[in-house]
Amino acid sequence: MCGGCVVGAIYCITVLCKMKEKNPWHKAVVIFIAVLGIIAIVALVTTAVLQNKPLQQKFKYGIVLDAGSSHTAVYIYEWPAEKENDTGRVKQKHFCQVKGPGISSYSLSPEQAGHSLRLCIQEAVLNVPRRRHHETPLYLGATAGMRLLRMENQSLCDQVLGSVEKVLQSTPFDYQGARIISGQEEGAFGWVTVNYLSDRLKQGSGTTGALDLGGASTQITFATNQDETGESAENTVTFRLYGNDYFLYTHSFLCYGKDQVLKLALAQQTQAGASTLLDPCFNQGYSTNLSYSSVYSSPCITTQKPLAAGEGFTHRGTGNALQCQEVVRRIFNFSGCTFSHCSFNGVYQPPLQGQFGAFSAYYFVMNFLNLTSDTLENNMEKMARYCSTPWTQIKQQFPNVKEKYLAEYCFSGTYILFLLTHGYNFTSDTWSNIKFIKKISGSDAGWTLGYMLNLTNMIPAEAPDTPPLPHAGYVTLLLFTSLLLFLILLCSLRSLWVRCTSQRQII
Ligand SMILES: Nc1ccn([C@@H]2O[C@H](COP(=O)(O)OP(=O)(O)OP(=O)(O)O)[C@@H](O)[C@H]2O)c(=O)n1
Ligand SMILES: [Ca+2]
Repeated sequence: MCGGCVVGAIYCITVLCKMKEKNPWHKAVVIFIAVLGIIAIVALVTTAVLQNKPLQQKFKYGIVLDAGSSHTAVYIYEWPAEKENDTGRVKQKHFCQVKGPGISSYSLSPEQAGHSLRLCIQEAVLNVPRRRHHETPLYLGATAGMRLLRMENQSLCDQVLGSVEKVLQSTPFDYQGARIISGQEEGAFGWVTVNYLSDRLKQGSGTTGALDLGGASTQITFATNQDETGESAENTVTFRLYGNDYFLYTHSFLCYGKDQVLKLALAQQTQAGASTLLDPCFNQGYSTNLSYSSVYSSPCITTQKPLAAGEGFTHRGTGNALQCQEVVRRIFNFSGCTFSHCSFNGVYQPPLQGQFGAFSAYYFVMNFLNLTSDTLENNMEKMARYCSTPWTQIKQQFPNVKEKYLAEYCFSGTYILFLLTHGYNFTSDTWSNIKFIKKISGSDAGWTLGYMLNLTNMIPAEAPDTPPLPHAGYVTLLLFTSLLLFLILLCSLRSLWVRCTSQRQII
């Protein structure tokens, strides 16, 4: 097209050249045509650049409800409508924390489970443009709290799921179902989220493992070599993403989430049924009354409430980190491994590989205790100091932190350090491979994003074809070519002008 302009312009100049002898206005006409030529080229380039500029982006949305054991959270994701298959394109747009406990806590009044979601659903309605409502998929995935309720009472579990289903069906969104996800799914989709958000999936190597600590279960997931996955099929998940094969090791320890593991520790320390428990995992001066049933009613506790026990007991802290480690050690079983390697409780685990991201309660606890960026040894010391600090002092120091959280940090911190080192086998040398994270590029780390990406088929098995030139490259090439043609036009104008002038002199 530009070549045509140049040829046209040269033709005009030739004609003008002939006109020149007869027409006294020839000079003005030549200047006029040259200016017109320049304007035409500028207009051409501008149009080409604007035409190929990405159109104003239209977004699509997806909603996932994370029905955890301790709480429910609603995540709204958004992505550019034309870029569904690009890594890192899906981002968290909005987050709403449902008021009250997790849905499994409503087993005695199931209707309330659905009702508890209403405010966050209203927020979601406002956060997704109305014209997108009907095409926005909405999923609910329930985790360890509901797994435990299902073990305890299948019928109550169904009623709770039915109640949330009723509310979710009545939303303007494209409801896709509410179900209890498996521990493998929870681990594997947490891994997908972490690696998708850090844009590692297209590179095909050097993925990051995922460590998730919830209230009722904890997951460990990392990529291994294919031969390492052979020993235990139930701990293996394979994915083909963007043309790369991944062999993941994953395990979910039910009852080893932060709240259930505390019950394990309390049950283990109250075997004698005494009326007072002196607990080294709580600060000196801390004291509260607990009912025996609050500890022993969990399906995680396999021992019966002690015969000698009354209704309840006084839970009193003595604040001693070393003794607390011993309490924690007793809730792990390190014998009876039938595989080449085990973590604990006879569960297979191949040797750790690569970097890890530790999120959810790992982050809450380690961040509060200021243990996210120090050596293992220093963290042990900091932990000992926190545990031995008197409860009155702790409360004074952190008046704005919920007392329940504050009281449990000595236990939870000790548990996390023990789980990561003795449980999963991180050492002083490999400790720095763990990064405690809450968000990656603005989106929360957790299983929800990976779950949605999988269900909406947003991560293709094969790498999608990419255009031969990116937009910036295309524009550069266009500008360069136009500039070249413009220079050719100028040169042609000049040489014709010289020829015309010399012809006139000959005449
Ligand atoms: N600022 C916060 C927020 C939460 N928590 C604790 O972190 C745990 C909950 O972690 P979370 O990942 O939200 O667990 P759930 O998803 O509810 O549980 P699960 O995954 O086991 O179903 C709970 O023990 C809660 O008390 C905390 O210590 N500090
Ligand atoms: Ca969780």
